[in-house]
Amino acid sequence: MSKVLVSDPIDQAGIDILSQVATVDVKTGLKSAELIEIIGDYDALMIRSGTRVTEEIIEAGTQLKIIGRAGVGVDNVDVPAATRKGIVVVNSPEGNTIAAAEHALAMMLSLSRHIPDANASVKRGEWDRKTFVGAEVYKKTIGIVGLGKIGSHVAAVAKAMGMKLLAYDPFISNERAEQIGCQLVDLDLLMQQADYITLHIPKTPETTHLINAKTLAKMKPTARIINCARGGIIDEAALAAAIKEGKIAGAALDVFESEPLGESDLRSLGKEAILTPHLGASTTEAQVNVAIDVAEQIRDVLLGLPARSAVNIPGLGPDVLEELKPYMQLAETLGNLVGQLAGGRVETLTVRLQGELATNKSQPLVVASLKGLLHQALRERVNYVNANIEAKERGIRVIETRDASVRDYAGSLRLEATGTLGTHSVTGALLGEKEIHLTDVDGFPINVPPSKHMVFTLHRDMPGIIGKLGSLLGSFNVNIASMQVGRKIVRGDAVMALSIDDPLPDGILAEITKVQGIRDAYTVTL
Ligand SMILES: NC(=O)c1ccc[n+]([C@@H]2O[C@H](COP(=O)([O-])OP(=O)(O)OC[C@H]3O[C@@H](n4cnc5c(N)ncnc54)[C@H](O)[C@@H]3O)[C@@H](O)[C@H]2O)c1
Ligand SMILES: O=C(O)[C@H](O)COP(=O)(O)O
Repeated sequence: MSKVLVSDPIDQAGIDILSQVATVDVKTGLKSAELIEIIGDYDALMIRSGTRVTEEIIEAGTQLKIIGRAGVGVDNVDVPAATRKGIVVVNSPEGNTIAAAEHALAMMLSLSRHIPDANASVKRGEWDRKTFVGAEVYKKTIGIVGLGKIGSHVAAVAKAMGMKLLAYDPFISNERAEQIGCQLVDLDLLMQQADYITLHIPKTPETTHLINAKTLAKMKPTARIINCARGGIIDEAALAAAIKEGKIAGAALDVFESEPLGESDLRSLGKEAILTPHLGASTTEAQVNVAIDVAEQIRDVLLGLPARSAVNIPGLGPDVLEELKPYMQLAETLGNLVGQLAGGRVETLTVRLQGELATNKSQPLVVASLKGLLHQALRERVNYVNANIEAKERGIRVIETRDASVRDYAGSLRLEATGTLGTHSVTGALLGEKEIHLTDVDGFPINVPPSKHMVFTLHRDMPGIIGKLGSLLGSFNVNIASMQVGRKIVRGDAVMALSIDDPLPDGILAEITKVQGIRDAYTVTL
């Protein structure tokens, strides 16, 4: 049975799902060295933001197949290191969207009305109605930096509260911003005009210290800034100074450059600053959502199925996956088959996406073809995550072509592998939506479902050849399950595809090529 390590607090709903297929150990608060010591025993690691999964941990995780982040941000995972090792990294892109958006909105209202400090003063026995006079958000301008999932929900609620909406997001179209009711502006204008600035962007090299002394200087003295995205997007020292010097009216932070927050000037600020301990996703609802979402993906990957929200498998989002799923198996099978026919070292793989597959969306089929091609060499070490890297390291050139005009089947795939021993090609399609059929081998039309053990011959189409091959295999006790010949012209060259019940015993391939009229023979195991 597989083993899963859960190293951060995860809702029980997730643990229950994992327990269906694995032994689950929950060990939270581990130090890096402790994690390195035990990670080698586990097939999967499930985390939140509390565990930093470094390259060292990934190297020690010799059995690891998947790292599941029960939340959005994977900045605490060395994703490139995981990719190099073929480890799938998944997250829950939407499970805590509402929770994070509501936290940012709660921060905005709390800042405006000094709720935390007013509450604390009443609890101290005071009744101070002067100090805590606030400001309304109605008719004020909110500047949303990052108009993605969380930013858009913040926008919808802010609009309903009567706020004017500005947004800065270089990757969003004007049409999309208009749909949300936001005016897209550049960062400078947003910083200058907004009364409330709220950050909803990932932390990347470009966004690190995006908000610094220079940008803060552009804000109105009455403006406030909220960060429920990632620590480090704001330069904390510059922010504390700007508040202390009265250059801006305040800030609310849920995330920090270093967590837990240690010694910091931010802690000495008064009611102008509200600090929460990374609580954006901490609602009961969000924790159930993300735990179920990620546990299901870990379960699927451990069962050999693809994950719907893998962050290191390009182009394999849930919608694409649903559409392409049946074709992924076709691509892998064809890749595996053409690799075995080519034998030796493959130098070029050409994948032609045909018919309705001739679109950008089908790109994952190229990766699946490569995975199939590399299967003989790498077995389970190759997967959708590392197939591209492995191919590159082996010097395999991958060419993707498209031909929408091929309409023999709704969609079909043609793979051609050129290697040290020559060139071979296979084409396949799906019948009845799921059943894989080989429709062409080396340019000869056939129509056979691939089976586990097969023999292919290239021969002269002439009387008696099928009988001779049948008797030869029979004399070695090889049982033929099915046989089909593909030819272009009568008595010309032809291809024979035989499905056999067991692997072809050693030495028989050479005997087959001695049969008069047979030029070449190949055996494959799929
Ligand atoms: N505090 C919490 O507990 C909590 C909870 C959930 C998410 N988050 C964080 O919130 C952030 C947003 O999450 P999301 O789900 O909305 O992500 P998302 O991917 O849906 O949206 C991010 C948006 O940022 C934009 N963006 C990227 N780089 C940018 C840049 N340099 N300048 C401006 N815009 C840029 C993108 O175009 C995108 O529209 C992430 O950092 C996530 O980790 C925090
Ligand atoms: O990226 C996220 O999903 C949030 O930062 C939540 O982090 P958490 O799971 O540690 O609460």
